[in-house]
Amino acid sequence: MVISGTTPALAAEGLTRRYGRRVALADCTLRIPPGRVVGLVGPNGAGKSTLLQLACGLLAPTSGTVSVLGARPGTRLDRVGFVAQDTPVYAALSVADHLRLGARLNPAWDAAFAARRVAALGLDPRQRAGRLSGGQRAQLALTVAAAKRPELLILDEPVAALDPLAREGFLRTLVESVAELGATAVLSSHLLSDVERVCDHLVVLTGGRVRLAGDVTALLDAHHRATAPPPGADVVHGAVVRGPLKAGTGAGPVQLEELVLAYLRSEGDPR
Ligand SMILES: Nc1ncnc2c1ncn2[C@@H]1O[C@H](COP(=O)(O)OP(=O)(O)OP(=O)(O)O)[C@@H](O)[C@H]1O
Repeated sequence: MVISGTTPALAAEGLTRRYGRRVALADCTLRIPPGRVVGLVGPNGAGKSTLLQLACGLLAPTSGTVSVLGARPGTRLDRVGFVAQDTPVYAALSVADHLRLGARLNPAWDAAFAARRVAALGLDPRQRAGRLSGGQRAQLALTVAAAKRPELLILDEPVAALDPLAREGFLRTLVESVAELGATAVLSSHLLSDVERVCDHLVVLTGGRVRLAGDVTALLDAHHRATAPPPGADVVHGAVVRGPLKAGTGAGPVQLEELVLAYLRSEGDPR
């Protein structure tokens, strides 16, 4: 089933999660449209994993609401694929066992896709997952999640353990399968160049709060860089200014990586 163009892939309203007295996510309001590849970025401890686990139904909100594909998290596991940060696999099961299990558990399982990826990765189907390298384990977990053909794929730092070639290959496959299925992918990452390359929607979290969210083209249109911002300009940080580019001001367009860094750096700025 493909969800309607108006149902957000992920929506949060005042979403807050505390661990004891520590606030991991604070009053987060978001609306991620379907069909996007979403980059979730932010420094260590910003609340990215917390948000993704709330979206999967692995954590309950302290207050506020969250929905995925128009439903309560955790209620439509067949439509959501999730790979946690530690890319869990069953150590005692072989690569082939993982694919058999995936086929058994998932009605829309794409066996041809899974077999193709395992072959392309050079994984031995007979090898136990516990004996794979960290990167190979991540590849296996990602293959299983993608072969479910989910409408929403949630990936917590999916490429952190992959070598540069594998990373490039994985991200290309991800973008292709998301486009082919009309699905949505949300991936957290510290690798801004990857985010810039594959994501068309961005969420920046710092200190548990959403600092910036939207389609990349709209965000780039809504900011510019000015080496000498005029008095009164709405400066985010450094040369990055909020507001559209104005002719004759000596300013230029901003790149995504620079925009994200400006928001991350502005976190400690006096307001
Ligand atoms: N189980 C837990 N118990 C207590 N505090 C937690 C727990 N999990 C996360 N936290 C705290 O919540 C905050 C957000 O953590 P979270 O793991 O969501 O951040 P993150 O953005 O994913 O970080 P990273 O980029 O390092 O993976 C941090 O301050 C963290 O210490």
